[in-house]
Amino acid sequence: MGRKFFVGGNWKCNGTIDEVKKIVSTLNEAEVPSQDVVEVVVSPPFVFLPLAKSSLKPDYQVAAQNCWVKKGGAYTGEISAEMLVNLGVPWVILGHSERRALLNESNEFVGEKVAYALSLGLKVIACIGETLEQRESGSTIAVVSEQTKAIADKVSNWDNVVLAYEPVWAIGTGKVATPAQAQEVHAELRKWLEQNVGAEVAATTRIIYGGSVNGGNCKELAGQPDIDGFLVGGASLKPEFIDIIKSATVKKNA
Ligand SMILES: O=C(CO)COP(=O)(O)O
Repeated sequence: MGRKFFVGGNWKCNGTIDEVKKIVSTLNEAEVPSQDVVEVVVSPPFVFLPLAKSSLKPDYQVAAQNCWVKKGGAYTGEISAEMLVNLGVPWVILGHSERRALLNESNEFVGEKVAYALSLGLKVIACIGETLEQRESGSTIAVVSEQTKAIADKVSNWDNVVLAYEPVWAIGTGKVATPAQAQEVHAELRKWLEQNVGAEVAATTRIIYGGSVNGGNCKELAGQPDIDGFLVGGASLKPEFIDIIKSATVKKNA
């Protein structure tokens, strides 16, 4: 089976009730390719998840932007995977570089989170990516392989995992990876999966790109053989997110 194109919209820590309603109506009014062609998952902040989930048309799914590493309990301020299941939220983003950098989430901690969320039946968008310093020192592949290994060490079934390659230097900077730069890392990641997890997982796991994706650069990126979709930040709050969703057809016609 081919890898269905995947477009995630990470709203990060943005939005008001009125803004959420506006984005939802833009999405609901848009004519997007069918769910056979593209899987679209939007990720509002926790507090807006029920509103987004109940008002979006069925073409769109929702994701949380994080969850706690194990069963809920005395963890003030955290949101548990059990709560997401209870709310009917199917997806969660884990290991985003902003959390790795600002909240010191280690590779191992992210691996544990991914495994726990999967064990409860959640689907996971697992984020990895190198900093500018790491890229410039030539350690990009070593860094993303290490991050992927920490996930693979804890996860036995990859069916519900989407791997998001998000170079930190491209996030929110307007400095998008070139299609060739992104393709190179995606191909290496697929090779890593093949050699360390298995050929089937390598062939079927979607590896999506994130970092300054917009309506203008999405088509060329989508045309790369190992880019199976996007995780979009800033542009997912704007009408051009629709153009990014539509870039799925580039792949279909390839
Ligand atoms: O971090 C990102 C998505 O998770 C990317 O953010 P930008 O698209 O704003 O660069």
